[in-house]
Amino acid sequence: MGYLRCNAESAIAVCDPYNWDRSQPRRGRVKKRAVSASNNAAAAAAREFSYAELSAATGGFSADNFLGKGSHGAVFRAVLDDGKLIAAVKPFRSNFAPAVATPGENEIEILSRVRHPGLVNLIGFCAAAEERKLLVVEYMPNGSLHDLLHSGPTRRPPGWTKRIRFALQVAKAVHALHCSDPPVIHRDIKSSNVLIDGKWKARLGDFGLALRGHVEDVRVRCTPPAGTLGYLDPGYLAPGDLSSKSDVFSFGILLLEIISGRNAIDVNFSPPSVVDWAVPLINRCEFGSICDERIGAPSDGAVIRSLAVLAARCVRSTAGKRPGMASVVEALKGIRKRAESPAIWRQLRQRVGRVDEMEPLEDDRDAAAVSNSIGRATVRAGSRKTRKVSSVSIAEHGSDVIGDATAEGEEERVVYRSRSIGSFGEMKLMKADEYYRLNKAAVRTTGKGAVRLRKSRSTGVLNGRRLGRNNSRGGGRSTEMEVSMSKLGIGSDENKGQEKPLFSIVLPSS
Ligand SMILES: Nc1ncnc2c1ncn2[C@@H]1O[C@H](COP(=O)(O)OP(=O)(O)OP(=O)(O)O)[C@@H](O)[C@H]1O
Repeated sequence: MGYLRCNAESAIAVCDPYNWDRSQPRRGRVKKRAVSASNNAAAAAAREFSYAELSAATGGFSADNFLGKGSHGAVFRAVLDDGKLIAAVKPFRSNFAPAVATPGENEIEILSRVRHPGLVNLIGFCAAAEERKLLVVEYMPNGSLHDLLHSGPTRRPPGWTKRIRFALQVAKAVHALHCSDPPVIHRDIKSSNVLIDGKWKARLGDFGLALRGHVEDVRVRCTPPAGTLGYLDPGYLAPGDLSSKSDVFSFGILLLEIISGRNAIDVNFSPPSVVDWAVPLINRCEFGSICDERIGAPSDGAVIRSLAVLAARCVRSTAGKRPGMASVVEALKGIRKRAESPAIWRQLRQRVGRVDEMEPLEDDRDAAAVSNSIGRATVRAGSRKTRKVSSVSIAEHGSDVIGDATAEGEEERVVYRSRSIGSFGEMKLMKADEYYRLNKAAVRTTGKGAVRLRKSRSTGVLNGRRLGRNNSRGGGRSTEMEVSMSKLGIGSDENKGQEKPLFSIVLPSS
């Protein structure tokens, strides 16, 4: 048996495991096994269609209903149930070596068992005749992410908000696959397998190469490597090398493609591989250079920095050093929050805090530093001359830690700063008792921690949960807002709604 080697110089090609195992029986026999999925209880949820039904629904597989062509045949739009159901009809394949295949373990069964809003879900199948095996899946009217990213100058390319949302939606779908029991490894994550639904949400489709089972399962251990060159994990050379981190690698390539608008492999460029081209630029912190030049870099530099670092971590050559999809999802949530936050929060963040600067990925050691830094926040305060910077783990520096500022023995975990922060005046994090002692200015306690603002000259319009609250202290009106980790774009979505504010800012209105 030969194994597939991913060579960045090669053209994109889909590699089917059947090409690797010459000893396997002819296709017909394999298909028979796949068809037996229809008898499997697990596949019972899927609807069975007759060929005549699907032929009628697609207008006899007419050119009018043609959606696209994949390596296994043409895909057609089908109108079913008297127009109530629009679906896509495509040929299906089985990807398992017959020697280890269990009847029913194929695309139909995987799709029947794993349903998720981020996937192109199965509606049914047609297993009527040998050459007429068809899958009926949800119809995605807005084409593929590949088409969106690489359509020529006639179509406006998606902006950063959409790109980041697409990346997050795909990451969530992959994470859901990896979390299912037993896990599903997709093995073919690429932009042409990401389809865009009617609500402009990205969905992961095409489970033709997917494997369901634990890495130690016979089926997984005996299925030869497969995937699409350009996206394929270079460390996946033998069946035993497969892990969910192979999907992470492919996702990293997809992320680079989303950032740069470049194909995974494009022979018009040197180097042709997006990873060989982008990672050295990321190493040198030239983040702007990897952005799709049709849309330029995002206005907030931290967004592209975090995206690029995340992609670089996903495509690391050592599988074990790549993040899991759970961390990828969390990182992308933070990036999305940051990218979509109103300009006022960006300005505030620039004054009081930032997601950490990345370090170059010169080698594994530096890359590890980057991978650590992604989970840390740099707290900054002060003017350029007087600025002090301290790096604080987000995990440690979560809202609980701030809330625990007065707890015994916890003080060292709290960041104290007393530096000018531009027009917001002087800011200091302090313990509650100290706050009560010193409370003279427009200040509000937030749990056990507090922020004091002095010399504030700002009268700008700020949006916050408590904006507009009337503070009569000192005889004047003031506006007040609470600042939390999520507002600064450095928290996680999980605590949303429950997190305690880090501090409040009170701004005199005059
Ligand atoms: N559910 C769907 N809804 C709408 N269009 C679809 C759907 N599935 C596939 N298509 C269209 O058909 C094309 C071919 O899809 P298919 O999944 O067969 O192949 P592919 O993923 O592009 O390539 P390969 O089979 O080589 O992996 C897609 O690029 C897309 O334009």
